[in-house]
Amino acid sequence: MEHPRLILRNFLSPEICKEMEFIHKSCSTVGYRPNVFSTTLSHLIAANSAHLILPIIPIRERLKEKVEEHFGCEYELFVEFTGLISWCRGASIGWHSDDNRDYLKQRDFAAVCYLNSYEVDFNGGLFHFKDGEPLTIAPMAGDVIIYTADDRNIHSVSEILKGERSTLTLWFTRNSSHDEDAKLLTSLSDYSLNTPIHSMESFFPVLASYNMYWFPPEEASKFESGFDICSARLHVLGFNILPSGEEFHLSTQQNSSNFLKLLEEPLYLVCGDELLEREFVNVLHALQVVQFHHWKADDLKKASTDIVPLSELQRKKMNCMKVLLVKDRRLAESIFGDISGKCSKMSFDEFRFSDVVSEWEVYSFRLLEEMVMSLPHWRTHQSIFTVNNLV
Ligand SMILES: O=C(O)CCC(=O)C(=O)O
Ligand SMILES: [Fe+2]
Repeated sequence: MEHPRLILRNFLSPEICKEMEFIHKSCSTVGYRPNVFSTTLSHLIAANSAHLILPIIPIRERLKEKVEEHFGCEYELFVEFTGLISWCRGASIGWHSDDNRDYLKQRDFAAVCYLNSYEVDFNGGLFHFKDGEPLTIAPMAGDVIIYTADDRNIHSVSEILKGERSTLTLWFTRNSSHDEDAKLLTSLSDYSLNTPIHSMESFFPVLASYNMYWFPPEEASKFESGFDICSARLHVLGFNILPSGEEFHLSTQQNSSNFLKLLEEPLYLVCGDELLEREFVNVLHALQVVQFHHWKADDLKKASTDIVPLSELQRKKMNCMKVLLVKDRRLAESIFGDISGKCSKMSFDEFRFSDVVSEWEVYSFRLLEEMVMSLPHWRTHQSIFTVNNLV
């Protein structure tokens, strides 16, 4: 039997891989399998972060071209699904083909782009084909594997032992009724562009329902163990949150899940004993800025001026939030910590954090402008593509 497949080394630049990881780590939700996290394009739209789709579009186009060219089906394919997906400790998948369910029969080809590297960012997580060459692939940031979704390419992924293994994964179909773009354009048509583009609210993230962010998913209704993934991702980078309003009372919140509502309210970021005097509109806003800093850290090292020491009451409230949001701290660290098992020790001292906030705003605004200019073209063509010569 033939095994139609294609492996491309260094298809994505290291910088693009980092940008994809930034988008994923600031917008991911609990995924469809245990210990898997995903960021779908429809979730980006639902979280008022549709502009973050823009950096993904040119990659999607280049991949579709490659697949069509290699498999000789030019102009025949539609993207069926695009997602940033990460697998953490304990995740694995046995032998399967990607069209092995009735509801997946439309899938013709898969493309998996690796955003980080085996034995550098995670342990375990080797990709194996059951037959044919190559048999085993050790994921390396920037590499892509493309294969048919049928039983000529049965594959598996070995268990992730440590770290977070990230990919940009796409499936392609010949069936136009499974065109992802049509669905996305429908959601984008409700997208509130009523907010004037020059106001900040137009790109501030909004939380989808909170059980999308509670790990593990089985506990979603109970919130008695596990953790809020946004808070846990902040925690492993050395940050905590503190509600900035008055609604949070140390005595009454301990046993209710109402505290999750506070994630949708304005809050402060705390790092060690220091509080940043800058309000964030919700936890996703704080997380996007912190992940943006993590992405750009090397470019943004400057002295800080906008921090104040934490008061005793603030410390108590912050610790209380941490206990409520990250109930199982060791689990959170083993899921999101890096492969050394350590959490980062960040400090507001290393940089001027208000500059990070403004840099994030500039970045988001540029993408939002690009999206607003592209939307009419997307609607006309009923397809999402890179619009050239935007003036
Ligand atoms: O991430 C990978 O290497 C492949 C994942 C996979 O097989 C799947 O999602 O169907
Ligand atoms: Fe697969």
